[in-house]
Amino acid sequence: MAKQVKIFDTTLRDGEQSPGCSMNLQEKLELAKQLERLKVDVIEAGFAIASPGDFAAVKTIAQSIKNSTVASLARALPGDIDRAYEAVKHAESPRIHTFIATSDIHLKYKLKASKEEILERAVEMVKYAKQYCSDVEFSAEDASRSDWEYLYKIFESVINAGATVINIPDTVGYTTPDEFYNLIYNIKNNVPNIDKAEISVHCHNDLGLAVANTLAAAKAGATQLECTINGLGERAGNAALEEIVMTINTRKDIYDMFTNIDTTELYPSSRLVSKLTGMKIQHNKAIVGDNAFAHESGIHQHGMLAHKSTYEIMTPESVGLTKNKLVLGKHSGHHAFEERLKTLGYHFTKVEISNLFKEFKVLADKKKVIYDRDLEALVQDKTLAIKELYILNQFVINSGNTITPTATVKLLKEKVEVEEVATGHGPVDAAFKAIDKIVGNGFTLEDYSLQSVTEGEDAQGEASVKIKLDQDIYNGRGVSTDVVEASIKAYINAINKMLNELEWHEE
Ligand SMILES: CC(=O)SCCNC(=O)CCNC(=O)[C@H](O)C(C)(C)COP(=O)(O)OP(=O)(O)OC[C@H]1O[C@@H](n2cnc3c(N)ncnc32)[C@H](O)[C@@H]1OP(=O)(O)O
Ligand SMILES: CC(C)C(=O)C(=O)O
Ligand SMILES: [Mn+2]
Repeated sequence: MAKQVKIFDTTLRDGEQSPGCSMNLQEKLELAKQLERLKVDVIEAGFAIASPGDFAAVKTIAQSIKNSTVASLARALPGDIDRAYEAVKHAESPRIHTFIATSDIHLKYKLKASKEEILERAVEMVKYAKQYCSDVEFSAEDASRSDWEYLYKIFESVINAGATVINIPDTVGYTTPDEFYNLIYNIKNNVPNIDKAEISVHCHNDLGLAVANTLAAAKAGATQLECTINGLGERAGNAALEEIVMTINTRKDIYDMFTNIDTTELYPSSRLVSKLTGMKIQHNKAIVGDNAFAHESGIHQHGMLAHKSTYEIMTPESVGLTKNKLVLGKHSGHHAFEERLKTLGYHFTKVEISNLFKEFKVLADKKKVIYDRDLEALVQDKTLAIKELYILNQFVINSGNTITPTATVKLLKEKVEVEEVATGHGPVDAAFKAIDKIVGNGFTLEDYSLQSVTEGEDAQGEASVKIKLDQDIYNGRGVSTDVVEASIKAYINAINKMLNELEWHEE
């Protein structure tokens, strides 16, 4: 009979370890709620000891999430475990996830400790965590480069100490499917008390094998799979959740297992992560890329017209990519609008829908057809409750290749109008400099990009900016049919997020 494999999502922890992918508290909470809708079994909400912001995020998520286990990472140190428990203790189902490296390389160069010392520390810290929490996961960092006999011993010992889950990470993405299958198979057969714990795997994508290795491990008996949305994560990333889940679903003949995931939430989850982190999804990304279900060539189109099974192994609908059967435009009513948002995975109150509908009508006056991507662009930021300290009121740009680009920008700061003028290398640069004069310095522009939301000459432009204050990065997004306006909105959005975070730290 098919067995359930659990999905452990670590987008909020390992995913956030991707350079430039930090999220603020509201963004993390928003993502956690989406992960709950996706029905992941475990949400690793962060690394509580890492910073006060991480602690607050794990705690807030633990208090808000009802249907998934909420875990915090902790080194094998009492202080880390105290902090992890403090953060997750209000969850319906809390978990402490403690780890220590087990490979000779890490022991020699990083931890500077013997195998015996590490084994002892692992056991002590699992016991320590167990005093607080019945659900304790232990990870042997760099397991795939560790001595197998030592792994059997450490897993046996931590299970005796009370670990409920033992995790086998391929921390540096070094293993291959055959080798990893053998490792998991051998752990299953050489750790005498293994039946008392869940076997988990956690694969990185340095050689592009993270999903293949995870699936090989599942075949060998792993019952918890750690992964991230869009494969986000340290360096080349982690195993992509959507690819693991859809492989299991699509190849039931090979994988005699199932997950609890609501696959129709995969696409909305992917878009949300991309928006929150500013990490774009490559067009040919499996499952959630723009081209994943696009058929361009004649022979393929002919096949698709004859029967979809000729070129589609799964339906776009099954991953939440629904075709727009009702064309939305300026003559559409709020029923069709609301229905469309629901199918795209956006959940709003009646009042929010009615406000959004007004914005939709303004956009519909500017664009002939409103595509799904336009709707996503319209509503995405509305799901986040950030306080808008600065609001764009007006701007005027003088630009050309014979004059110095000059921008006059008027912002509202708590209903008071503030105006500045600046010149720059181009219209966007001039506008940003005018905004800098209003807001003040201290942060730097790290990245700026512009792309079209949909096709056509009336397409909207979507600007993304990253600003940096000290070590923290804040992403901003702005959308408009005018690209300068989109850029200004994105810049103000990033500034507002930064100021929200600073205000929150002061409280
Ligand atoms: C494989 C992974 O993904 S592991 C998770 C990686 N994620 C992160 O590191 C993000 C969050 N990290 C942080 O914010 C910081 O690194 C902190 C707060 C955890 C620690 O910061 P610092 O105290 O300044 O230490 P720093 O990061 O420079 O060095 C790590 C220390 O932890 C020790 N350490 C590393 N892993 C472990 C472990 N699993 N158990 C116990 N100690 C450990 C190291 O030996 C080193 O100790 P030392 O200070 O005695 O030399
Ligand atoms: C902390 C562990 C699970 C990890 O992220 C890794 O080893 O990659
Ligand atoms: Mn990892």
